[in-house]
Amino acid sequence: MATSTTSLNVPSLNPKLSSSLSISSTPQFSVSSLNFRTHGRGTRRFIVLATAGLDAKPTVLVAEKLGAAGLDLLKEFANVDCSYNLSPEELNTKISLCDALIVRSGTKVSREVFESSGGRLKVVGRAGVGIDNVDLAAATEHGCLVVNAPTANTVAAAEHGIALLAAMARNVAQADASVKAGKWLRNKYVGVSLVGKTLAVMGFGKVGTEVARRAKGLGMHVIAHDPYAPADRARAIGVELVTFDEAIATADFISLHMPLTPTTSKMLNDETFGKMKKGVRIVNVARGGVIDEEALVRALDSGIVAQAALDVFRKEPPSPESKLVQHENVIVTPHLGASTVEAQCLVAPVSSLVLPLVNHGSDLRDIMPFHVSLQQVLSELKPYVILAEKLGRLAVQLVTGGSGVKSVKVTYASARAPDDLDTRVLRAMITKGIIEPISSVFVNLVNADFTAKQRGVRITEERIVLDGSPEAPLESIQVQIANVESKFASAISDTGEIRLTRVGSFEVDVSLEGSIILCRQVDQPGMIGKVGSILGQENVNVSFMSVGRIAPRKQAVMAIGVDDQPSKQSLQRIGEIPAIEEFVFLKL
Ligand SMILES: NC(=O)c1ccc[n+]([C@@H]2O[C@H](COP(=O)([O-])OP(=O)(O)OC[C@H]3O[C@@H](n4cnc5c(N)ncnc54)[C@H](O)[C@@H]3O)[C@@H](O)[C@H]2O)c1
Ligand SMILES: O=C(O)[C@H](O)COP(=O)(O)O
Repeated sequence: MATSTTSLNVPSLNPKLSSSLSISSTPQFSVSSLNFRTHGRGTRRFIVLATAGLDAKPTVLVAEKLGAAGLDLLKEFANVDCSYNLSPEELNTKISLCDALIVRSGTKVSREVFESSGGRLKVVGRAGVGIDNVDLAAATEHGCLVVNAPTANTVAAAEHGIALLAAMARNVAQADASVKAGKWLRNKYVGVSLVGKTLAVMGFGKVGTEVARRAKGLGMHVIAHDPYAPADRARAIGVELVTFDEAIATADFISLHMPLTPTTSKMLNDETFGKMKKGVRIVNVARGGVIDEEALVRALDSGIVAQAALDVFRKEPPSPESKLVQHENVIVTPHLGASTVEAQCLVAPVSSLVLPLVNHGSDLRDIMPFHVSLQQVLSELKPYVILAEKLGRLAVQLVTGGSGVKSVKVTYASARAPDDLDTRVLRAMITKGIIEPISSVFVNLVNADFTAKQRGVRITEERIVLDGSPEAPLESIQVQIANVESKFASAISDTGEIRLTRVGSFEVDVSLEGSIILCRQVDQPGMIGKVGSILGQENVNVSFMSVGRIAPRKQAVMAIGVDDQPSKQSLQRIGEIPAIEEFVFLKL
C-alpha cells in the first residue's frame, strides 16, 4: 500500500503570515477561530476583544430557540435578547449592540454580520454541530471566536435517520395523510422490509457509525463507504468498508452522513444515480447539498430511486412548490435531526462557554492548556503554521482509499537541538489540515490531539537533526499518511515522497496559494493549451503553471494554480483529455 506524503522546503516559499488558531476548554464543546495576524512591520495582535466594562453585563443575542438550561444560565450573567426569525437586515442592525450571538443552523452568520458588529461581537455560539452557516474566515478576520457542540446531537441525528428509514419503507407519512383525508388504502401502501436488506452508510463518522449500529440491530446487512475511516473500527461493529461505486451499486438503502465539502457537494448526481440498483431508497440527514436535487427528481421519476426521505435541503426552507418536496415518493422533515428534548439539553450549555469567552477570551493563558508561552512559540513558528495546515490538507486530499487515515508521521528537519523546537502548534495545524476537509469537526489548537485520538488517528513526530547553524527553526516538514491508497502513487519516488517542489520524481514549482490542479500525463505539445482553454471557457483564472518531466515525450507532471474552483464538469473534461493519465484537484 502506498503512503501519501507531502513535504516542503519551507524557506523556498513565501507564506502569508496570517492564520487562524482556535481554542476550546472541554471535549464536548470546541471553540474555534481565534485569530492572530502578523503583518510586515511585525506588530502582532492576539484576539481583539471589544471592551465591555468588566462589571457591565454582556449582551447576548439568541437568534434561534435555545434549550431552557442554556437560556437560564445566560439570563443570570448577561442581558439576553431572544429575537427569532430575524431578517438579514435586522440581524445586521441588532448585532452592533451585542457581545455574543447564539444560533443554530437557521441563521446565516455572514461576513456582513461581522462587519456590521463594528468589532463588538466577540463570540458566536453554535448550539449544534455544523458551522457551515458561519463565515469562519470573516469571524477570524474580525477577531471573533466561534464555539460549537460537535457531539451533542449525534444520537439524535442517528435516531432521526433510522426513523426516516423505517417510515419511508412502510409509507408511514403518505398512509397517515391518506387516512386523515378519509381514505383506507391498504393495498396502495404496501411497504418493503428492512431485514436482510443492504444498507450503505456513506460517511462513517459519528452519526454514520450510530446509524450503522442501529441498522444492524434491525437485521440489515450494513456496508459503509468512507475513504478516511479506519476499516478496523468498522469491522469491530460488523460493517464492511467498500468503495463508493460498490456501495451505491449494491445497496437497497443508502443513508448519507458525510459533511458538505467541495468533494461531497452533489455527490449523488445523474451519473452516480445511474450506477445504483434500480429501486434504491435514500435517506439524507446530513446536508442537502450532497445531493443534486434536480437529478434526484429525475431518478425518482425514472424509478431508479424508489423513495427518498430527506431532512435537509440545499436551500432551507425549500420552496413549497419544489418538485422534490412534493414528489409522492419523497417524505420530508424540516431539519429535525437534532430536535429532541435531550439533544437540545445537550447543546444548550454552549452558552456556558460563550460567557467566559466574552469576558476573558483575550487572555489566552487562561484557556490554553499549554505550559509554555504560546506567544513565544508562535513568534518563531508563525511562518510555518499556515504551511503545516496546508501540508495536512494536501496529504489527505491525495488519499483515495485503503485502510483509512490512521497513522500520520510528521518529520521535521531542523538544525536545532530536538528540545529547542516546540512543534505542538505545528502538529495541531497539521491535524487540522488532515481532519477538517473530511469531517464536520472544527479542529483547533486545544482539541487537535483529542480530535485525532477520537477519530483513531495516531500522529507521530520525528526529528531529523541537520548540520549547520540553526538560524531558521525548520528546514522542512514532511507529512506522511500510512497505509492509504494515494493518487499519484505511481509517481512516488524511491523515497516514497510527494513534494511540493517535487511530485515523485518530477520537479515542479508549486506555490501554496489558492487551489491546484495536478495532472500526470504523457509529455506532448498542446497540453497546457488544452487545459487552459477548458478553464478559460468558464472564466477560471490560471495563476501559475509548472511542468516537470522525466524526459521529452515521456511522463510529465503539470501543476496548474487556479484562482477559482473549476466546476465538476470542467474538471471532468480535463480528466478526459486522452494524454492525462491521472489528475487531482487540490484545494489548499
Ligand atoms: N440533520 C441534522 O439535524 C444533523 C445533525 C447532526 C449532524 N448532521 C450532519 O451530519 C453529517 C455528519 O455529521 P457527523 O457528526 O457524523 O460528522 P463526522 O465528521 O463525525 O463524520 C463525517 C464522516 O464523513 C466522512 N467523509 C468525508 N468525506 C467523505 C466522502 N467524500 N465520502 C464518504 N465519507 C466522507 C469523514 O471521514 C467522516 O468519517 C454532517 O454533515 C453534519 O452536519 C445533521
Ligand atoms: O449541524 C447540526 O448540528 C444539525 O444539522 C442540527 O442543526 P440545528 O441545530 O439547526 O437543528
